[in-house]
Amino acid sequence: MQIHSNFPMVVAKFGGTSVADYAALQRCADIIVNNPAIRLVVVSAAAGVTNRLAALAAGIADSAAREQVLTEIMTIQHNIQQELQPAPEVAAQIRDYLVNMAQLSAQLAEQTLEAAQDELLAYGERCSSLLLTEVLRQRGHTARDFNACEVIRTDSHFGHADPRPKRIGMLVKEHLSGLLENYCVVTQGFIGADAAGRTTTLGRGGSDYSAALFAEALNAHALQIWTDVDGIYSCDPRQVPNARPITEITFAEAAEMATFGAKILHPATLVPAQRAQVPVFVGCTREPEKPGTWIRNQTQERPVCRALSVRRGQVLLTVRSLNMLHARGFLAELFAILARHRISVDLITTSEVSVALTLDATGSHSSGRKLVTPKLMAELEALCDVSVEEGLALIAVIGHQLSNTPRVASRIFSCISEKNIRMISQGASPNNLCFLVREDDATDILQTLHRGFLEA
Ligand SMILES: Nc1ncnc2c1ncn2[C@@H]1O[C@H](COP(=O)(O)OP(=O)(O)O)[C@@H](O)[C@H]1O
Ligand SMILES: N[C@@H](CC(=O)OP(=O)(O)O)C(=O)O
Repeated sequence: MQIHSNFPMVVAKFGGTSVADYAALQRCADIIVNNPAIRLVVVSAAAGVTNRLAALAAGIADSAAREQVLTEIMTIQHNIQQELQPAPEVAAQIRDYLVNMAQLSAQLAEQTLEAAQDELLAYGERCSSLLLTEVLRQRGHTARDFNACEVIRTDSHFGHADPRPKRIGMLVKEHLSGLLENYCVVTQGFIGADAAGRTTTLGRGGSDYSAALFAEALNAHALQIWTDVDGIYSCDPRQVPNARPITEITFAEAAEMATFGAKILHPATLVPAQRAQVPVFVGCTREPEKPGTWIRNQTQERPVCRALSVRRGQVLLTVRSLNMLHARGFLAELFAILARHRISVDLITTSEVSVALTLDATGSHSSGRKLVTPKLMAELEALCDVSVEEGLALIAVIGHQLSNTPRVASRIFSCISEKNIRMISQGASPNNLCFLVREDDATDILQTLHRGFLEA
């Protein structure tokens, strides 16, 4: 099909559960075939594949255990192929990918090589794009597979690479825009390449981010994120069964939700989308007819409290130093150490001689590396006394004018007056109020707040 320059171009991203098996791939194809505006499709690895690749990337020394994980990945691909009966060249390509996965995981069992880890992690997405392209071709759709590494240029921070949007824009024009005139192009989320052509990954959950970068580069009419829930809910429905879908939400609110733990979107997704003013739709692959959620600049309603989110497994670092007393430059030194370790801070409180802060694991490292490493601790301990508290959860109340609306904070804290609140952050953004609690209390607190603020 020939597209016209004013044809509304839509980028559609399908997450891991949406491409998990043959039936799921057929549901993606239904959505794509029924909407000719979808010209670029971005896919994640089939559910469970990246977790297994991450285990292999971390290095499994025992060869039998390694074989077991590889067999599990192979089984997921074989089950799809058994029903799909792909063209011989597609089956051969998947076989090559599996051989490469086995070789890289054997290499990584011997030594940690960050570039090889990303190379290995990328195969989950590579298999998905190949298989979905084949499903579309069998349905008579003019589809072709495209290597995202040709255009998603990043820096060389393997496992958590930063994209270079300007360069991506140029590369997309050069290598992809022309193809979109004649094909529905299927490509991989999560992966890119540095200037030397080495494969990189954008951090766990990064396919949404990739899709938004593509949508920005193409100046798309809309970005669709197809997943296993019918939109963004007022809270994670797995944690609060009474949560309800939100039909419309602003970029600012959705970004807060993603940053503070709503797994439905990668936290960086909305940056390129908002930069390029591309509205984002979140919908369910199994129920595409449902209204889903639209994320836009403005919404008709602007409730004080729109949603709740939670980020578990939080680490609280408390640093103390008498040198802080009336001194300048201590915080600068502290932040310089954290920046060198590529760690950003989200909650922070200070007193005369101490600073307490939580670390932001946003878009965590693809191979699951921990934020607080022995090297980080050694550098901090050279500067001050450090204590680390784990087992905490960060809860965020998200909405509008939270810091300027009377009685909001008192209502929130009176709802949960029985629980210990370890730290509070309010006022930095009008769109959130955050606090840190014990992880064991988190579900209870979410459900109580949801009843108090969102079920009236
Ligand atoms: N506020 C929320 N609204 C909807 N889903 C949420 C929310 N917070 C967390 N989630 C979780 O996000 C999941 C979808 O994200 P994810 O598993 O990454 O999907 P995908 O593999 O399609 O990218 C849902 O199954 C849901 O449990
Ligand atoms: N497959 C990668 C990237 C991703 O975004 O996956 P999903 O769309 O299934 O969250 C991961 O699991 O991290």
